[in-house]
Amino acid sequence: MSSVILKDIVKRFGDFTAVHKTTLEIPDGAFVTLLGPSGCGKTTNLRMIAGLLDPTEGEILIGGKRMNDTPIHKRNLGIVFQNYALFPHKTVAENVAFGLKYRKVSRDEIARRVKDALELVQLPHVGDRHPKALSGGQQQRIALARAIVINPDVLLLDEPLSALDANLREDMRVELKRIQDRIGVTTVFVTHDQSEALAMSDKIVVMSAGHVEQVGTPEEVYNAPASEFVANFLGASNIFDAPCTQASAQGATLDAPVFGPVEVAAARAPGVVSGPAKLVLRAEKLQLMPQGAVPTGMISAPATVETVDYQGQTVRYFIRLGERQMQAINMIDERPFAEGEAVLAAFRPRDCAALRGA
Ligand SMILES: Nc1ncnc2c1ncn2[C@@H]1O[C@H](COP(=O)(O)OP(=O)(O)OP(=O)(O)O)[C@@H](O)[C@H]1O
Repeated sequence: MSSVILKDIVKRFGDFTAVHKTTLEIPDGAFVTLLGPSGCGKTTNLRMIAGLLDPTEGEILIGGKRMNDTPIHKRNLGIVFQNYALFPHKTVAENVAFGLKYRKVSRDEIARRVKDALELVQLPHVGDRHPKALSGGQQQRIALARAIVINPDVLLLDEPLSALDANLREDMRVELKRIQDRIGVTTVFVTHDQSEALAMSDKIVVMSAGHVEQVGTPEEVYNAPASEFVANFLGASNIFDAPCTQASAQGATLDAPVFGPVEVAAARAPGVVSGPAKLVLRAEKLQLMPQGAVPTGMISAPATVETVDYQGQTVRYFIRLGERQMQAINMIDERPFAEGEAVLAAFRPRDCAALRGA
């Protein structure tokens, strides 16, 4: 049993409140990501779980036990930071063994566990080398091996991939997830990178300015954002006022400007009632088509392409529909549309979400 619970946690630094009253439950064995922009309090929460910072108010429980007064070295945690901080003068094996030296583990047992940990991170042959003889990605794997060799109750990862270059980052996130699945350790991962969070997490905690905005599976926070902040932070969205004309157990009908009535499923319109509401249309769900196309099962309106921004396999268009500018991110299959071109902008109602209006 090594769930992590934050109960009514507040953290103040002088007059500044970095974490407002927060209650969170991280289930045993889950991979939970704290996601949000710089300064939203992710690291502060992680450091409180680690025992590197004391909460101003509230309780921290690990495996059901109150931890507020338990020092970091008695919490049995594996921690990996962005700058993996390996000891440069120790060999890789000595680095990995470090946490075991203080745990009354026999030499044979240490050797066996270091070997297992290095195998788990797929670097079985580097034990005798020094960290500087390894690449950044390899060093990060060693930092991970060092964190898991102690069989931690909880693994805490603070932006562990952000020092790596883009390709390596993607490889490492698959690798990290594989290792976590394999050992099944409760993991709290901090990142400001939404694609990392979506790809890796069982649950995402979206934070903004010291508050939790939403907790949900990647699908939930992506498809049914609870706030405008979440809709914008997890990818680009078009959000506009669209009064709700009818709400029922099946869903809500929103009267969208330019497009007209849009029926949004109830699961994607939590708390929306008749009256002010907002329609959320993700940029990648707004599809541009040649003028004159007849899209079936889609709602469409004529638009003009204003800006074309190539992004490799995709292209981001800024389009104008009367008074409004919207963005669409589409795959490039044939010829991309050109600036000034008249097009049809279309979407499926089932791809939309709705938010309660102000
Ligand atoms: N020791 C401290 N003293 C004063 N303010 C602090 C301290 N530590 C953090 N803060 C402030 O608390 C807020 C939250 O910081 P935190 O490091 O938790 O943010 P974060 O979401 O992890 O951001 P980043 O991704 O930039 O690390 C920030 O405004 C930060 O400046």
